[in-house]
Amino acid sequence: MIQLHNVFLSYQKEVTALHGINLHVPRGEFVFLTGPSGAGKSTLLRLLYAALSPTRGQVVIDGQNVTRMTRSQIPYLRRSIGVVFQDFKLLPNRTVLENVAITLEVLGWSKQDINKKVFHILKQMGLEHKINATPLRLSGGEQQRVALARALVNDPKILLADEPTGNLDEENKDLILNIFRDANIRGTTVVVATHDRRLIEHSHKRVVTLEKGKIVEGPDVTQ
Ligand SMILES: Nc1ncnc2c1ncn2[C@@H]1O[C@H](COP(=O)(O)OP(=O)(O)OP(=O)(O)O)[C@@H](O)[C@H]1O
Repeated sequence: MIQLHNVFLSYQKEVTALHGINLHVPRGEFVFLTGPSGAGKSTLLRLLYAALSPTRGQVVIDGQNVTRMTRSQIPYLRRSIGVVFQDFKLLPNRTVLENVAITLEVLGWSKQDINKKVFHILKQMGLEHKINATPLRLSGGEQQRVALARALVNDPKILLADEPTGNLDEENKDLILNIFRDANIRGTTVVVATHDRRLIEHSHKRVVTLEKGKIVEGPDVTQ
């Protein structure tokens, strides 16, 4: 589902964030990406949803070589990828329902189908009573669940999450981990970048460790 072949990424000439990354994540896998601050985790995730192009090497997502895509093809690729950012990126003036509905509006779903699907996922996330609230009236854990609902509402092929449990308490962390597991069981390939050792240890999933832009552990399922 995800393949990186000898990928290098330099932000400027003097900052090479990724050095020769080779990574294979098969369809349906759940992988944690970890490593110290500045190791290149967010950079790698940005490559996977084509927010960045590699300086060298190939990125192949669901059989498509992202490196060769034109700008107009990228939005189509992103329709099959749900992304949860470190800072959630919720629209502050829209309600919870509207924030999640956006994903399906872009795909051209009817209003009736959108409402049905959005209500269903918000119920799964334990947020049905917050449907008309705006994000600033929610706790950090609730905002994170809205961001996850928005990323997962169209059952994407891939879910990418960057430090999804950052400021959450243990109860909320467990909730989020269960949401990832459920999405993964339903067939979504999951890649989560995190520093959170407890989250990693509890989940018993493959761990890929980055240090200074290189993979030092877990590059391939066969290794
Ligand atoms: N926009 C940018 N411009 C220049 N350098 C950048 C940029 N973003 C990241 N970097 C550099 O690239 C390297 C990798 O950063 P990245 O954010 O991918 O690390 P990370 O492992 O996600 O760190 P953290 O755990 O702190 O989020 C770091 O040296 C960082 O300073």
